Amino acid sequence: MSSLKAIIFDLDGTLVDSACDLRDAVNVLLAEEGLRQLDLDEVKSMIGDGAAKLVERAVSATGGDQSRLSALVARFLQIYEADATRHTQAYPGVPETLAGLRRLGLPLAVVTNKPYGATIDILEALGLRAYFDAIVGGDTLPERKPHPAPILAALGRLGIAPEAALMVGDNYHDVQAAQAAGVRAVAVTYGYSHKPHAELGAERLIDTMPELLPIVADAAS
Ligand SMILES: O=C(O)COP(=O)(O)O
Ligand SMILES: [Mg+2]
Repeated sequence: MSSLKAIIFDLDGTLVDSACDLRDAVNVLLAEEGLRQLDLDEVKSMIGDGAAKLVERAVSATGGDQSRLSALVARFLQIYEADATRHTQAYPGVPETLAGLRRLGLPLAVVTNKPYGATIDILEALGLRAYFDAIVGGDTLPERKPHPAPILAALGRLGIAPEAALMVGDNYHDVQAAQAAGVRAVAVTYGYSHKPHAELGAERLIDTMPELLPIVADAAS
């Protein structure tokens, strides 16, 4: 196995807990539409496949009008992007782990299905942006995870081959995208997975982000 030369991170549910801001924005949209409010667990089960899927799932769960979906997605983005950082926080140990990985000399990337603008706002608000050499959002390319293209685009920018990279995510689409790109995958046991973490197919599970450091240090040497 070739040694590790770069780490790619998922954002929502892996680096940051963004569910409260997503819930609040979804609920503003649903209130405008006269639909019922969603609770945090319902919203968590809808996060992961990008903003359009989140709105589609929210509208379907509350009996809204699916034929107006594209207007509702546009309105949701307006609401969410105006206030994406109010409650969103990095998970414990994330900044320290990113700093540790940089000290090992590894370039880092974010590959998320969240729109690029909100991704940058969140990384900047939390003081994390400077750790990353490449950031690919859900609207950067026509394809999103579980398609491998966003991961391959990030690696292209870093100049790193897939077999020398590791993806860290919280959801099935992170592991599937990594495997389709020929990249190794580790999954966190927190976040918003749509199925049990043990079934995601990752080579390792970690309960907290700092557990990544010894794994990477071993594999980078
Ligand atoms: O915004 C989403 O639905 C998910 O984003 P993620 O790819 O960072 O988990
Ligand atoms: Mg995620």
